[in-house]
Amino acid sequence: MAAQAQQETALDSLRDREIGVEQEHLDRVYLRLEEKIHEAEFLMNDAAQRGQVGTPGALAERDAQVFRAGIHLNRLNNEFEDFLFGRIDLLLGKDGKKGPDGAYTAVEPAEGAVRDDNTADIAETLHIGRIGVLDQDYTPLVIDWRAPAAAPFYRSTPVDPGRVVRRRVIRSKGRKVLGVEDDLMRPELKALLGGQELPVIGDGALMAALGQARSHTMRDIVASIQAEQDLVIRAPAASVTYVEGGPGTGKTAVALHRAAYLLYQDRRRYAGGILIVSPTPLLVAYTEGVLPSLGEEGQVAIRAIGSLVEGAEATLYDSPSVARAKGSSRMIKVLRKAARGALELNDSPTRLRVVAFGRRLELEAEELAGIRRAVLGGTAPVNLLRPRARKLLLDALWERSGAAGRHSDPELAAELRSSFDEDITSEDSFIAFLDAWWPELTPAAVLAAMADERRLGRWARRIMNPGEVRRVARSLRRDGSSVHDIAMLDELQAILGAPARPRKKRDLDPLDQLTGLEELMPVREESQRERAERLAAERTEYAHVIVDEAQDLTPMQWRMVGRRGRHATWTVVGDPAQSSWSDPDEAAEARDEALGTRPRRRFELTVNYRNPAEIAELASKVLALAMPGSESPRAVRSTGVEPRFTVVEDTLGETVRNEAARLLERVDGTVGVVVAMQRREEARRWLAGLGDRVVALGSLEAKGLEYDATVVVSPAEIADESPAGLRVLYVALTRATQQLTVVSAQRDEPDAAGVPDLLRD
Ligand SMILES: Nc1ncnc2c1ncn2[C@@H]1O[C@H](COP(=O)(O)OP(=O)(O)OP(=O)(O)O)[C@@H](O)[C@H]1O
Repeated sequence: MAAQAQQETALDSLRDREIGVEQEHLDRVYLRLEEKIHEAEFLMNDAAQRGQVGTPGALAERDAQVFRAGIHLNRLNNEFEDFLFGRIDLLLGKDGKKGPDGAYTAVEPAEGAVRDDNTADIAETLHIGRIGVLDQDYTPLVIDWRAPAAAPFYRSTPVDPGRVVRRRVIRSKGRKVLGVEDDLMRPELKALLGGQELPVIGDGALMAALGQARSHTMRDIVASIQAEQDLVIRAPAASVTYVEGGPGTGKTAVALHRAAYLLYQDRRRYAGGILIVSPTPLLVAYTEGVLPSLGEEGQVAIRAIGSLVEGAEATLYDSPSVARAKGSSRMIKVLRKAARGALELNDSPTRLRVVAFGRRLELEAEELAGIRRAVLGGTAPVNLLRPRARKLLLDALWERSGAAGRHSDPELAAELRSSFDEDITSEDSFIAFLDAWWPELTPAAVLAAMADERRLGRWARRIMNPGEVRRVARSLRRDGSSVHDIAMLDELQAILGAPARPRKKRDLDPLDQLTGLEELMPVREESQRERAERLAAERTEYAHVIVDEAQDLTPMQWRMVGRRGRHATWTVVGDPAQSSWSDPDEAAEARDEALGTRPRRRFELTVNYRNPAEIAELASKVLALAMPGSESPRAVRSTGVEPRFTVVEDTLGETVRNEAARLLERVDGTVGVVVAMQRREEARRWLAGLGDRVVALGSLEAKGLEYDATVVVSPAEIADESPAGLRVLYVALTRATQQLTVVSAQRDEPDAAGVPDLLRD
């Protein structure tokens, strides 16, 4: 007993000593950071003074300096909670060459680095942090986690250790080191650092990280990225990086870290921005804090799939059958017809009457319809066809006027024609006719037109059945948009094209402006070149697109996302077994179209870091039903707490509330109650007053999120709610990091132990 106590005291003092060693290093780092902040401030002041000199050269130099110093200050002033988090102790490298970050570049140890008696000297110690810091003499005090020299911190394993002998995770808060955890990569080796044997503290940083309570925002995993994840994060950005992995394998975490890595790697290339597409606003809120903590913000846009279209925001849900109709690629045809059909709404005029060269000219309904058909013949955007429609109208009027044959001299004939056109186009009635007959359409106006069941039935003939038409039209009459409406609006934008805008006034002759004559001039439409320039300025495309939960994108959503990355490189992460889309093959086809023929690099993540083995095993029963033959990821830890099964006693609400309250007492962090979509509102009322550690979620809202404990309410109800119900249930069952309760109602057919039919062996 006494011996054990003695040993423990010795270990404690060893730990304290090692914490002291890291504290000393952190103090040095902060000292250096302060120096750099002063340097940056000095540069800013200096630059401001230079600005007063006023020569163009000095001004340009000042701007560049202020820009650089500003970035610097911004990053340095960022108070990172655990700025320094890792350290590796390495053997001598093979070639003794150093990289730009001041560290040796060799991955493999030099021959003779390990002596015959299995002893070796530590030749290099690197500290890893969220940003890199060099000492005055350019020795690295901290290596940025994304730098090549930091890769062994993540990649090294006992099987393939490279030069790494000891890998240490440092826990700190602000300027204080709180703890250290070591892993030995070469346990057989007796390594000496400064003549002393290398001490080893603790038993694994990963397990410590995984056991921590969850809050309402995601943490980064920068201190404990695992080798298979690191391969994805640092994969070269060429073409498409395609990652599959089961629940909890770190796909979202990896996607976020990859964005930070790519920016660090090639900031100029990604100046066009990185877009991260997330399935729900809840997941955006959960994850958006991670990037600033990794030293990145600004150039990355994290957007929910329902927030990709400027000026529209999805707030409504569609029933599964409406969602299926709206999300399917069948909808493209309907939208094309609607965009063309919408030209004829609102009492489109059936006759054109003008006066030219003193003669009255008319085009009747039939001729007008013929002209419209001719203009719409191609696939060009409807709004951009207006000038062509105008031209064909003038051609028809010209023919009607009989003036065509009047001159045989081509020059005179052309002059005559041009004054004919001008005569007509300056007439108010012609402009009014054109506005009514070929109105400028907006996506919202076309979608609103589709809310009329009769009209929609016409446009969707032989594409949607009458039941679908009725339900879709009804859903479009609601106030607000659903996530599927957003993809339709985006498709319509592409079908309609941005309307041509009137030319700016400065294009007109200044004399006309002075005399007020400009008011009388017909407004000229913007030229093709002007339009292209304007659109380039309003660009919504990105240099790299990351799609999270990619298995859920509908064909229409793939098209919308594809339009934002036509020239981009891509990272696509997902899990087919969690797809809530009813027809995965159709979605895969649309995905392949969006990604084009770019070559793909495939990766697989195989380890579940979220669920304890007890919960993962239960979920695997649903996986076997949802996707027979597919493999569950391997859970890395076990808590000894089996999932709990209860059946409804008095009312469903009461039972669920009691279970949530029970779990709140058992975990420190959050509790999620997952119900079928139709019960969302009700479930929020059940939980009223239990505090903000507990939340109620519809099954589709739970996507990507995680809680310390979850209550899954009526598996059968969730599974029956949509054609992809079993996969949605699989998502619901894999949200907990510690404890899970399943509440069964009658329809779940629970056995004597309360286990519902769907979860029995
Ligand atoms: N290397 C790691 N170290 C520490 N924690 C990790 C690591 N990898 C993943 N995690 C944690 O595991 C949990 C699951 O990760 P994440 O949400 O990224 O998984 P996912 O694959 O996107 O899951 P799902 O498909 O279910 O949405 C998160 O809490 C994440 O922080």
